[in-house]
Amino acid sequence: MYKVKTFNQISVKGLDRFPRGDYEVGSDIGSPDAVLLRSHKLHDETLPESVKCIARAGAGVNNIPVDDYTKKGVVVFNTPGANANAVKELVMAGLLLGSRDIVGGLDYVQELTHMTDAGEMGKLLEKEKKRFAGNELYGRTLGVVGLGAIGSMVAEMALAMGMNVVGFDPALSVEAAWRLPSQVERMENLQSLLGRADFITLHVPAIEPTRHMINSESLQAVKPGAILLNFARDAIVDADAVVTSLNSYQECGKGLKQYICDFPEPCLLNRKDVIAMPHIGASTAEAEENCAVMAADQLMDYLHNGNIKNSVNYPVINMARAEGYRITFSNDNVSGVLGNVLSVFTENEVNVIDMVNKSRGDIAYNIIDVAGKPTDAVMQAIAEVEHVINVRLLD
Ligand SMILES: NC(=O)C1=CN([C@@H]2O[C@H](COP(=O)(O)OP(=O)(O)OC[C@H]3O[C@@H](n4cnc5c(N)ncnc54)[C@H](O)[C@@H]3O)[C@@H](O)[C@H]2O)C=CC1
Ligand SMILES: O=C(O)CCC(=O)C(=O)O
Repeated sequence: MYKVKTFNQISVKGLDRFPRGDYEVGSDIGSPDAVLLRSHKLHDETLPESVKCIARAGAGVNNIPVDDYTKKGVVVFNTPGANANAVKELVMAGLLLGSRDIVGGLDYVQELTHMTDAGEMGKLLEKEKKRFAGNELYGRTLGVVGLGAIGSMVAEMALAMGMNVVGFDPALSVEAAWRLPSQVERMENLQSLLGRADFITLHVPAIEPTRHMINSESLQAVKPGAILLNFARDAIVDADAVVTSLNSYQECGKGLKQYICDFPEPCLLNRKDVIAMPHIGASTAEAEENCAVMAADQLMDYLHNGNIKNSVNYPVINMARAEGYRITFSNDNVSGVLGNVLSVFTENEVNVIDMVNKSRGDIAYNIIDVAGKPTDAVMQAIAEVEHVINVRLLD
């Protein structure tokens, strides 16, 4: 029986993936083998020794101390692309909200509660509607920063709406490059993108190199009256610098005209030039299901088979199950460890059927199928090999 501790609201479709006879799943579980969560912050939690793997039902893993967990041999998964369409659709809403004063118009209409005559109301609205006019997106330029799962979908959507799209992503993967529409003009650096775009949309992870990538210096490069959208993370944008830029636009027509984001901060409230949403980019039934199902499947494949897919700290690894028993172990990525483990097998006459070894950064991970059931003494001897971090025997 495996135990999975959950944080946050996880879609039932995902929870239902865990066969009831083999899994105990819930928010109040002691000594869990696995953790399944969304945005819950693990930085301030003590991770139980029993935890072998963690799945983030979502893309961003900035709520997880990944480096610490890697040192402990805990595999961290995310669910790349599983909520990308949901974010893309909210970005589309953001672009539309930025191009016309839809929010102002809606608020204005709701304030007309003193009016009782429909004809009079109609006349008033026709007179006042010019206050809420805007521009079309067609023909305007969108700058997409980060061209991964979400950024590429946003780019495609903007092209379909008749926008020009420029993009910047210095770390674009080959797979992401294949996905990207050829009409997206690649920018050499962030400054060039900021100088070209009428709308700027951010789709990068919150990591050290992207912290405050939008700051007082980079904001000097924006086109006067540009609109910034941030559906990525608060840490990517220096909110105080954004406020200064918005004030500058109001005072002298230079800087950002509007900031539309999924990450409100106190300094952004009570401003007509800010539209802030409560981190709802991935809050659709479809995205929540996709993420939860993918996360649950990845956890189960790791717990049962030791296979790893979509980890942010461990290598991709997969070996089909044959007969026999499966041992998996993690070790520091230094030479000689696998050889020393294989010596344990030789000394104890354990016959290896198949094996695979992969590394990623400072960590190496191994799956070894053996013919007979290894004794506790063999498992203990492997655990004691220098640089072995953890070892598991799977049924
Ligand atoms: N508002 C919400 O609810 C959601 C927010 N997100 C946020 O969006 C982020 C992106 O998500 P995905 O597109 O799924 O991730 P992804 O990993 O597919 O794409 C991220 C892209 O950013 C690029 N990148 C990294 N550093 C960069 C830099 N300095 N400049 C430009 N590009 C850079 C990477 O090369 C990659 O192509 C997540 O990390 C998460 O923080 C994701 C899902 C929902
Ligand atoms: O689970 C959520 O609602 C947040 C999604 C998110 O921010 C992400 O996937 O990075």
